[in-house]
Amino acid sequence: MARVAVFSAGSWGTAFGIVLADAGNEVTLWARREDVVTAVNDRHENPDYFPGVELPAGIRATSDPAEALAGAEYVVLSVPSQSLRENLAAWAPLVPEDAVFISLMKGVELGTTKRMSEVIAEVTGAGPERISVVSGPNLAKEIAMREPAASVVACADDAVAKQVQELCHSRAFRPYRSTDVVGCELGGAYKNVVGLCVGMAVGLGFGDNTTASLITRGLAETARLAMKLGADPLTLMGLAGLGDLVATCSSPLSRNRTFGEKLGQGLSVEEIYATTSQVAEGAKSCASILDLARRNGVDAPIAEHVDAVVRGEIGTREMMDAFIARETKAERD
Ligand SMILES: NC(=O)C1=CN([C@@H]2O[C@H](COP(=O)(O)OP(=O)(O)OC[C@H]3O[C@@H](n4cnc5c(N)ncnc54)[C@H](O)[C@@H]3O)[C@@H](O)[C@H]2O)C=CC1
Ligand SMILES: O=C(CO)COP(=O)(O)O
Repeated sequence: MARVAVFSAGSWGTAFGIVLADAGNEVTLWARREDVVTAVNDRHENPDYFPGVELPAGIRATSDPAEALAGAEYVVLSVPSQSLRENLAAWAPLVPEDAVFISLMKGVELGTTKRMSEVIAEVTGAGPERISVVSGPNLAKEIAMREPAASVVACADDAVAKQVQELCHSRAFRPYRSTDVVGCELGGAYKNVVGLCVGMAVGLGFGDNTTASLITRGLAETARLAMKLGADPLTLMGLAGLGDLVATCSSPLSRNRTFGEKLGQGLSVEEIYATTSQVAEGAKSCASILDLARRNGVDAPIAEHVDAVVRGEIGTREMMDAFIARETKAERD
């Protein structure tokens, strides 16, 4: 049993907290709001995200980061990607010096184009042996309901990956392990952009040929960039690549796919933001991923067109027409 601090009590932080508690750990959830802390501690529930789901007794909550981090052996980070740097700068001095970070986030930082593990390293000074990521087909609601699912734990140090793997192996959650942190993180961040694109196609009324074509070309685009950055292409064929793409692009539970679907139905980005408080990472990361691809000379048509739609420069139908009209090429180019 280990002591784990989870930042924060949103959908994935709470669901992963359930996994960790089911696996026998002592979990402290950090929440920004006192009403969430009270609901978790007094009623064993997080009504904002999972109303009616009873949280295990092994989960406690606090709004005090120092209390959450006291004696923590593992620090799970699950805040919106673009807010990580600022939040972590405030928490870092409170983190025990040998604690291992576990990033659940699926985004790339705007401006710097850094992956979340790179932001963690930069802000905390932790070495690669103290930074792990968890990524896979893990829609939070299904995980909170203990529906069976698998995922990947990646860390440059295989022994640490194994520790984190044991930490989160519960009765419904099966983690595999990997040392390919780059592949896992890019798979997770890119699938959100492809999920947006597929959502747009669904919103426009297109069927399964269109979505399967976008998923497959999305995977090719992800692999192209990931390999350029040193990832193993087989990682992208695994749970953190294809697995997560399939889950996100097929599920109405995905916030990214839903966001795209609303765009396809004609809503504006502002109108969609007004209807949900939950994060659709791809709406921001399409710009940073495109930036990363351009800096590395990688062709990224899906990121480019999704970014143009999100900026309001082109419409969703125009995006689909542009994909078809692109110059013909070999499939593997
Ligand atoms: N929800 C899901 O099914 C999954 C989400 N993820 C990833 O996990 C990360 C977190 O996503 P979710 O938990 O789904 O988002 P969410 O929107 O459900 O929760 C985000 C949490 O962060 C807090 N928060 C929002 N802005 C903040 C800020 N500026 N500073 C501090 N805290 C802030 C919110 O209060 C909330 O507790 C994302 O990178 C997402 O891609 C990964 C796998 C599954
Ligand atoms: O990452 C996820 C599933 O693995 C969740 O996807 P959304 O953020 O699109 O809801």
